[in-house]
Amino acid sequence: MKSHLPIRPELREWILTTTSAGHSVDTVLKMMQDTGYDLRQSRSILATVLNMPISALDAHTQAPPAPKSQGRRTRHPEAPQMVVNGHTVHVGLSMESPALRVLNDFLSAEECNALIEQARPRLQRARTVDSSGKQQIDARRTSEGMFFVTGETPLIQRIEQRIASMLSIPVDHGEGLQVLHYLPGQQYEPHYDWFNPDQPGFAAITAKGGQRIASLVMYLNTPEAGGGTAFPQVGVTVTALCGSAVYFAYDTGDEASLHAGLPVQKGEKWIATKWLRERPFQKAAR
Ligand SMILES: O=C(O)CCC(=O)C(=O)O
Ligand SMILES: [Fe+2]
Repeated sequence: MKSHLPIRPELREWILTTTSAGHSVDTVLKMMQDTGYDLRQSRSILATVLNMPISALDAHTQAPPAPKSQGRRTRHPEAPQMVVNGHTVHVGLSMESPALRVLNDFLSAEECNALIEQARPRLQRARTVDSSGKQQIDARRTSEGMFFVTGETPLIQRIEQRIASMLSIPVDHGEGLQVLHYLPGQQYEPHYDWFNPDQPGFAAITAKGGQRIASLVMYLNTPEAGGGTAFPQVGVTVTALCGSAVYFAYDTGDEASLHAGLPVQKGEKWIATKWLRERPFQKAAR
C-alpha cells in the first residue's frame, strides 16, 4: 500500500537527491525517523516517491537471514589402521578428492553372512528418492534391496555404532542401513548420493537431517567377477571384497564423488550402504 498523504515537494526532492547520491534506502528511512516520521509512514512515503512496491523495501530494510549454521562433517579414517570399539579396521587406500578411504576388515565374515540372512527375506526391487522425496522404482538401479530401521537388531546396532565411532558422527545422523542384492547384469548407474539443491523436492528431502555428507558402502560378499564401485571422475574402481568397505565424503555436494555400482559379471553381489546426514535424521532410539 502506498501513501495517500500529500507529500511535500521539498521532502520528495530531498528523498530523490539523497538516494541518487548513493545513500541506501535504510539510511534514508533512518534519517526520516530521526526527523520525526514513524517507520510505517516513512516506508509508505519512500515507496511512493521511489515508485516501488512497499514489499520491495523489505529487501533493503530487513537484516539478511542468518546463514544456516553448518551441520556436522565426518572424520576421515586415518591410515594405516583404526581400532574402533575393539575392532581393527585397515585403511587400504586414501584419496583426498573425492575424500575416499578403502577400509579392509570393516566387517567380519560372520557379520556379513548374518546381515545377508537378516536382509534376504525382506528384499524388494530397489528404489531411489524422487524429487518430491518419495521412494520410487528406478530403472537406473536394477538391484533388489531393503532397509533396516536404525538399531533394529543387536547386529545392526553394533555396525551402526562402529560407523559412528570410526567417523566421529552420532548414530542418529545415519539413515537406516540399506542392503542391496545384485545378480549378473544388475548395476547402479553413475550417480551422486547427495541431493541436488536445484531439484524441486530438495527442501522436502532435506527438511529432516539436512544434506547427505558421506556414504559407507560395505561389501557383504565377493562377486566372482565385476560389481566393483567405480568413481569415474577420478578413474578409480574399488573392488567388492567380502568385509571391506568404501567410505567417501562429499561435504554437501562434491562432484568428484560421482560413483556407480558396476554390473556384476558373474556370481552375485551384496552390499550394505549407510548414508550420513549433516544433522540428526533419526529420533534417538537408544
Ligand atoms: O553398488 C555399489 O557398489 C554402489 C552402491 C551405491 O552407490 C549406493 O548404495 O549409494
Ligand atoms: Fe551411491
